[in-house]
Amino acid sequence: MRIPLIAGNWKMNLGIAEGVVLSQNICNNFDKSWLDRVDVLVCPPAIGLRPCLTVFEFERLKVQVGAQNVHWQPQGAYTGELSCDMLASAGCTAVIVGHSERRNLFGETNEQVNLKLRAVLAQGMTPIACVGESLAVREGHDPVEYVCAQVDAALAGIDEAEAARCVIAYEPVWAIGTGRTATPEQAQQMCAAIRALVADRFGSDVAEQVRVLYGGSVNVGNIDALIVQPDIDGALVGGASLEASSFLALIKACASHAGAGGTR
Ligand SMILES: O=C(CO)COP(=O)(O)O
Repeated sequence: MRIPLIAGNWKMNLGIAEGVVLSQNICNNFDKSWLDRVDVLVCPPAIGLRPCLTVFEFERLKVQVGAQNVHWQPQGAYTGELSCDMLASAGCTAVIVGHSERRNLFGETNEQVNLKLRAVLAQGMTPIACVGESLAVREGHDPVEYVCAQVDAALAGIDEAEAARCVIAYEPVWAIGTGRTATPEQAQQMCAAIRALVADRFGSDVAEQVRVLYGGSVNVGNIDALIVQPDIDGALVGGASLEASSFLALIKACASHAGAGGTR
């Protein structure tokens, strides 16, 4: 059974002070009973991980913090990079890998995404592997085939127990930051195809455990229709995670749709 996850990806927004203020504002208006039904994660820029987590710990609120990127090597001459061990030491429990902005702006390949995912798993953290097609692929090719190939590459070389710990985020590139969301039907179709692929590679028990998120212009106006889809287990949220009020509204919506005990 799967507990839904609402994850905020702050991207390169909010310095330490602003991140602490947002974290405090999230705490101030958080209904703790939501956490019986939904997991909540925020992914600030790396320098904000520890300060934001300190706010949540001080408030005794089980909001987790995650990183937006990582290097797969344990240490060495990789100027500007952070290792899994470093992120874990900051209290990080999850890491986004393969976000389309990293793939498209920084040339990250499927192979690198796989190396990162495996390093995150080896550290005992949760990888959130992002996949998604561009508009050109959606209009001119088979988007399901394209996205499933990305998932296959990301999950290569891991075992069933590791696969069950992965989160996969379907984020169509054309829906990110554009205000144009995939329809609930489009999102459900892709998330179901991702789960079917996981079932094929790792078995149906694993597929039942893996959380598949939707991301791309998620907001308070569209979360309800997305979260009721059977294969959508939450959302990876960009813009709407930068304000406490909109982020909290998404958590509340997700909690109110989750089944008894938070599972679906
Ligand atoms: O990229 C995203 C989350 O990782 C989505 O961003 P937006 O919600 O701003 O479209």
